[in-house]
Amino acid sequence: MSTPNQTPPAQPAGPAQSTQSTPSSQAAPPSITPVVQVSGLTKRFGSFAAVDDVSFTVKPNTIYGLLGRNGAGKTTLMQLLTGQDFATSGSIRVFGEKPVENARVLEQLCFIKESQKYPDEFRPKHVFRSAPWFFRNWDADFAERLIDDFQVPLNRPIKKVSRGQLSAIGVIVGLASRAPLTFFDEPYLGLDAVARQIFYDRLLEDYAEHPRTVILSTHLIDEVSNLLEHVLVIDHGRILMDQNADDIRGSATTVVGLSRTVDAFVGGRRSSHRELHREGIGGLASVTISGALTAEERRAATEAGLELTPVSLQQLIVRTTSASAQDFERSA
Ligand SMILES: Nc1ncnc2c1ncn2[C@@H]1O[C@H](COP(=O)(O)OP(=O)(O)OP(=O)(O)O)[C@@H](O)[C@H]1O
Repeated sequence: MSTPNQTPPAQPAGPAQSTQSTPSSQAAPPSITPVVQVSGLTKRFGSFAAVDDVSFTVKPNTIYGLLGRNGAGKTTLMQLLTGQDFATSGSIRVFGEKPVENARVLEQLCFIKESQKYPDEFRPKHVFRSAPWFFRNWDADFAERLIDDFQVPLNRPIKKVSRGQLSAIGVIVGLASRAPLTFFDEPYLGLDAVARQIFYDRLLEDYAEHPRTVILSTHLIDEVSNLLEHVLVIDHGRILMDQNADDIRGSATTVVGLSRTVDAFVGGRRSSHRELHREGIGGLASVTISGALTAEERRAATEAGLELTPVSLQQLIVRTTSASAQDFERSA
């Protein structure tokens, strides 16, 4: 978990809301200050750019998926946002301020990493006892319920708890901290399917009662796809997709049928649809194209004997990042 600095909070925790009020803004809905604002952010390790000139904002009270292949830059980006590393260039504002060594920002964050380290002499009970020192929204009753759900052995030396139980401890801290901005970086190494489902269920239930911003990095995209409200896809350090999850669902289609019919259909739409993936066997082809099809296009496809199937979030991201990898290799 993150270990925010010492000073008491200077302002109430909670997603920052704009306090500006002008005569004209009284009629309009209040503008909402983003929780995170990143502009031209780059992180280099030597000559290698792990995060490469990215710009994006994070809305309050939203569950984000930060998705991407191994080595895409997800952890590096989270470390920058949580003030655990310095940017090479560009700007980061979290709750309107620079996060590095900034107690006002850090006390509003919780960062659950893939492999959290604890002092050797710790037992799980010590983790939960010390959590309220760091997280002022800590809900001990909620933590108790989660400890039961995940069956965490409270008195076992931390070095003896299983990999999955260690992940469960991180998940419990992340949920019960109720931090206004919570990062989960692949939080469930070793967690079994039942425990992962408990995590998703508890996150959704608690988020409904206590809205906050959650940024979840995971490779299990299908499992979390119903949880995510906004998706950021990062690839080779660049943001490839920054979209509302509902808009993404249905934003690509696989067209299956006789190769020449598929080609004619896809070829006629080149300007509005990008070909993301193609497979063929015998005289048949299956081509995934980006961009939503109109009702007329759907009718034309069906009349031509083509089958149209929606593409899952996971398939879409696999297709998009594979297409990007090919572009990247060509340009390298
Ligand atoms: N301290 C470092 N020194 C050199 N290279 C680094 C360092 N930290 C990260 N990198 C490189 O930066 C790139 C991005 O790493 P990062 O850990 O952010 O990826 P990731 O998207 O979290 O990957 P994964 O899904 O495998 O956890 C990788 O190529 C990694 O090897």
